[in-house]
Amino acid sequence: MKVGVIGLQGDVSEHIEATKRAMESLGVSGDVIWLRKPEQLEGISAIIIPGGESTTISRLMQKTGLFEPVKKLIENGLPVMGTCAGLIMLSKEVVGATPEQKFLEVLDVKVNRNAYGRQVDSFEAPVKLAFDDEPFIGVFIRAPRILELLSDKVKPLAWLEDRVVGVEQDNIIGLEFHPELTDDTRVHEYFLKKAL
Ligand SMILES: NC(=O)CC[C@H](N)C(=O)O
Repeated sequence: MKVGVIGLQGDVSEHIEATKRAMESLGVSGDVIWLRKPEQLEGISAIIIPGGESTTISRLMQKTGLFEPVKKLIENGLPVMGTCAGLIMLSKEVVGATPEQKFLEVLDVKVNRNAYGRQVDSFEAPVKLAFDDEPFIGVFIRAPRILELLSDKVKPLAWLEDRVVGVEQDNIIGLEFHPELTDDTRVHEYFLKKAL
């Protein structure tokens, strides 16, 4: 298995470490790479778009030539997980986007880019997962908010109280929170199973 974490900006190393731990837990061998250029997409099994600044990630994905090939791979069924800024990058509609921002527009959700406010408004809270009864610690850092599921292809994957904070659409997972910032690999394991 070859997993690429879009390594242009944001919490890349945390996802690389979490993915390695998840692979070990699943008994899967393979590589987890810092994905910076299109030529690295050769033989890729899955992609993760990390948290960070979606404005910067969007600009650098275009600048490096990653944007279009990654969009095409996802449209052709490649498993992808976007966390926080990564969720924004995947979304079809984004409230609060800057005019020059370009999104992959592969996930049928409408999100508000900076709904939870600034860094000081960041928080941790127990999140309910659709695939496991044990609560998951959701780390929310200047998180976007999922406002609307735009089609019946999108299914809720995680809730904060009664609000959907994570979704799944076939090969795509989008989360408002950061599973890579905890020691809990259940979400990464659930994602990697899409690439088995
Ligand atoms: N922790 C994060 O990834 C913050 C995302 C940020 N709100 C953005 O617009 O990109």
